[in-house]
Amino acid sequence: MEKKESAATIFWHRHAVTKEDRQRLHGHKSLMVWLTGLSGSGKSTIANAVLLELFNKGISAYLLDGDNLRHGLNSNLSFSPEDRKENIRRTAETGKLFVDAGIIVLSALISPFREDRLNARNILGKGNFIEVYIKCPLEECEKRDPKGLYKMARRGEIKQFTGIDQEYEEPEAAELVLDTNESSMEKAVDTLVTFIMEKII
Ligand SMILES: Nc1ncnc2c1ncn2[C@@H]1O[C@H](COP(=O)(O)OS(=O)(=O)O)[C@@H](OP(=O)(O)O)[C@H]1O
Ligand SMILES: Nc1ncnc2c1ncn2[C@@H]1O[C@H](COP(=O)(O)OP(=O)(O)O)[C@@H](O)[C@H]1O
Repeated sequence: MEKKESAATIFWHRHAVTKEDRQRLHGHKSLMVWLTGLSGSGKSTIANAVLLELFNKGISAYLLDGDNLRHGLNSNLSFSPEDRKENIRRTAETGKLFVDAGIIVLSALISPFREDRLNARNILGKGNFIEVYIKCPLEECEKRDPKGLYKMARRGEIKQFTGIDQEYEEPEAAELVLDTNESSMEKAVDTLVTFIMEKII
């Protein structure tokens, strides 16, 4: 999005309590864990189960789910490539605030375009972001069709549906790939929780 004000008139305020102070209070580092994948690949299911496991371990975590954000913060955005870009930018900026607050933030957005995911990575900054590809073939996602959206897209009732009449660009350098066609949900959750714990403790 185009910047509305010049840097000369906007000031940065330093606060008395820092990110490091808050991380110490929580007893762990903070991090954004960005889940990307087709609709029906398992992003929400896995993120939700990981959230619960982290909570049970005493880790402060929060989940930003694409569907839920589109009810509020991102409710004015469509599924055009431009609006998806803005959706991802806002979610990354929100995630950055959570990381600054000392919290683990998981996000579950299709985020189909490499450039937008790279932008999210750059917004968060080195060491604060891991990209997790929830990998599943389109045919399997379409078979699962948990919300009946693929059927609607095939009937032409939804336009610009990812995988049907809009592209999904597979990650080329994700920190972690979880194949939900090849292995169980429990295995994926266990792998991701272990990966996160190694980074934050
Ligand atoms: N056209 C189209 N394409 C893709 N998805 C659609 C579309 N229309 C509605 N939905 C529903 O919106 C959810 C995806 O929203 P996201 O914010 O994750 O999308 S994106 O990151 O901006 O690409 C997606 O959620 P998930 O199925 O959980 O991925 C759908 O429930
Ligand atoms: N290995 C697996 N991991 C995650 N979900 C799976 C797996 N196998 C089957 N599923 C099912 O696939 C569906 C994924 O839906 P959802 O989590 O909403 O996906 P997304 O958020 O990516 O759209 C759920 O109904 C879930 O039970």
